[in-house]
Amino acid sequence: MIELKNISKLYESKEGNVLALKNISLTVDKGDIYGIMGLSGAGKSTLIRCINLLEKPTSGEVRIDGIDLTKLSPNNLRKCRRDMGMIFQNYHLLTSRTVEKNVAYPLELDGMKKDEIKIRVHQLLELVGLQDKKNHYPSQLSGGQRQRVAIARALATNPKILLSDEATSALDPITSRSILNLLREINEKLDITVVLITHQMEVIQQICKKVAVLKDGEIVERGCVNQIFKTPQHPYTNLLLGNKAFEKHQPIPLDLFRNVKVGGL
Ligand SMILES: Nc1ncnc2c1ncn2[C@@H]1O[C@H](COP(=O)(O)OP(=O)(O)OP(=O)(O)O)[C@@H](O)[C@H]1O
Repeated sequence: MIELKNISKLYESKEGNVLALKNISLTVDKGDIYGIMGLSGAGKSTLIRCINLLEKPTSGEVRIDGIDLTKLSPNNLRKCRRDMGMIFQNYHLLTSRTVEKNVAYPLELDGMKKDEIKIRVHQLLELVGLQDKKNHYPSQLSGGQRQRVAIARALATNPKILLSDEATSALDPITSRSILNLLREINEKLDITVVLITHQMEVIQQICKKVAVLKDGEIVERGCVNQIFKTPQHPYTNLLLGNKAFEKHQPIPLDLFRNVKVGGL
């Protein structure tokens, strides 16, 4: 189980300070597919990166199965991170390694024996449907295939949690759907908890069971996807859902657009 307790994140720089997360508390149950949605600049990336401490919260606790990661030594944090895989919009593959070697990489770092790595990589490539591409380099693959390699690599160390940072944003709708179906399959077959961030409502609708709506670093609404999509309570959620009835009958409060970067929609 993932528990975020009173998480705040302040970015400090010469250009000025940004309070990207404001006292966020969130619980993700084991086996959930939990979506965090919001416009550009809402704090989604910061929030998901706080879960594996790629970003260290300024204050608050990040508990994974009861253990507060913010209190761990670097060594123990590294061990805990083995339980969390992550995938990104830009795949982050190693361009000089083949598909097989990319997936093998975390296992090599773990010191696994060569013949065991071979078996494990074979299983992972079967799972993501890329056995026939094992000797290809990332540059020889489509975006969807690259994301499949990234997913196989993220699952290599048998994590309990998979974090997805806008993993389908760069893909066309059909490929995006096939990647989301793969994530659902992984959630169901391997009992892996999935947390994903997105600005695309259709992503939430397609695979998430629960959703939190993030606006200017605060959660303004959360709950079961069906319920939130059917009867959103917050004007910002209405805006994200493109609720025409809402737009027709109420002017959109200007502050809903605060922090929205140009081109964010
Ligand atoms: N390293 C950083 N230093 C300073 N400010 C930052 C840093 N990273 C993010 N921010 C700021 O924190 C706020 C939240 O950014 P974040 O990237 O988490 O939002 P987001 O919802 O993921 O946006 P997008 O969908 O565009 O990626 C923004 O105002 C952003 O400018």
